Amino acid sequence: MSDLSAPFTVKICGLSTPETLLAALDAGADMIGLVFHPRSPRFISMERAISLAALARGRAEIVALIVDWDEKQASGLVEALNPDWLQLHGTEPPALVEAIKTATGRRVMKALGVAEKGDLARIPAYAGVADRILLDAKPPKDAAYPGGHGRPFDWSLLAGLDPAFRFMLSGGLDPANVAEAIAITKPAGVDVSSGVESAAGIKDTGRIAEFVAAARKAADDLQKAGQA
Ligand SMILES: O=C(O)c1ccccc1NCC(=O)[C@H](O)[C@H](O)COP(=O)(O)O
Repeated sequence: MSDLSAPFTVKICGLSTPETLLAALDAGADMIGLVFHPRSPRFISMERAISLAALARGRAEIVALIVDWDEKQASGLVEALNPDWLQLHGTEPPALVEAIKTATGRRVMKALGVAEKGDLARIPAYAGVADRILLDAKPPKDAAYPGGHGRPFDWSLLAGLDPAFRFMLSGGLDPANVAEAIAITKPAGVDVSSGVESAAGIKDTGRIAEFVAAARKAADDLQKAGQA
């Protein structure tokens, strides 16, 4: 089981407007994700990211999501935006994760796609270099971008993980299923994008509030059960 006394993290990813960002902050999200992958429907310009980050700073941690960038590109982003975290959502090998962390001085979250048990074998190589591992669904084979497809994976695959391993869970989470996902996988946090949207890239303020409340309640219930 994850350390149940540590704070549970709720991240809303792919925010692109002040209204939806403020909805996430008002709902109590701990992390907000800004997507810098040009093929994503959630892509935002650096100019927009800076203005959204100004609203979030001090209220939630700012996560900049990049795909297969090198440490020089990542350093440029950090200089411009000053995010708290970098989320690496591509095929970055462990050495590149480490190089980006060293070059930028930022905490790094590495996303790993899960579709079958064998995918979990990659975790140890990253657990020593990344500050947080995000276990996400693998994208469809013909996908134009590698995350944010609203597809869950089989949560029971995580049953054999070391209970002390702290990870975040994503992939097809939504207000209706997040409690079950938390109860089954016992993550240290959850991350959502499509499940709080009305269409790809269009966040829904009501669904954001519902998701954060449902995740928070499920995490509280889990913590109480752990203390019983
Ligand atoms: O969200 C995107 O458009 C995206 C594009 C490229 C790489 C990663 C992307 N999203 C990653 C996320 O952090 C999502 O929150 C995660 O994959 C879960 O997405 P969803 O299943 O839609 O909730």
